[in-house]
Amino acid sequence: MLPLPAAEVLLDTEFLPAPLAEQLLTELTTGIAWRQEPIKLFGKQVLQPRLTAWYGAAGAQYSYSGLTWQPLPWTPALQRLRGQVEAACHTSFNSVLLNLYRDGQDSMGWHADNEPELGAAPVIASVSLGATRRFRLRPRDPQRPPHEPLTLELASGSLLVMRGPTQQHWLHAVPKTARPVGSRLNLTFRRIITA
Ligand SMILES: O=C(O)CCC(=O)C(=O)O
Ligand SMILES: [Fe+2]
Repeated sequence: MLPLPAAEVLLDTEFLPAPLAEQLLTELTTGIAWRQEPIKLFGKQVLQPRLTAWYGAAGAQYSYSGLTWQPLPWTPALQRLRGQVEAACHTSFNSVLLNLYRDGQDSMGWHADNEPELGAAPVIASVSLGATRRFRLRPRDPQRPPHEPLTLELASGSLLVMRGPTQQHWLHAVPKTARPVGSRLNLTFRRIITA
């Protein structure tokens, strides 16, 4: 457990053995239906700076930017990994968002995983494969000490869990880096509350 106020963040750097992480990276890089989705940035349509995909149970739909996404059905590899993550977190998940950061120029901006479909205090379980990237956390309200920003290095095979009030009080991001880095694949397992 990391020492953050008003948050519950846990990092297991040895969640997956290196050979399994390596094998999963290869399997998912080629076996997932990756897309580069358009988003609105300052009123302009641009492409997201990464590839994404959304898998899960049929009812676990997700809405953002006025669009509703239906998940693709679980693949055997994703099902297997979901089982391992569920056992580690003592939580059940019905969907996973996958992100592929092709190089250091791919990134994710500041946000919280706080869509209404996730409920008030979601458990977000994040598995990283491939290149190590920096994951930054900062308080939503910087005026309130002792909340200090925090940077984690998410290496291949690690499991990061954010739960409790984390999404309510903290934002997170994966910034661009000028360092030469290979590709990184991240999976965030989530529980969508279905009607
Ligand atoms: O790539 C990561 O480590 C973070 C992904 C993330 O924040 C998300 O999918 O909401
Ligand atoms: Fe996120």
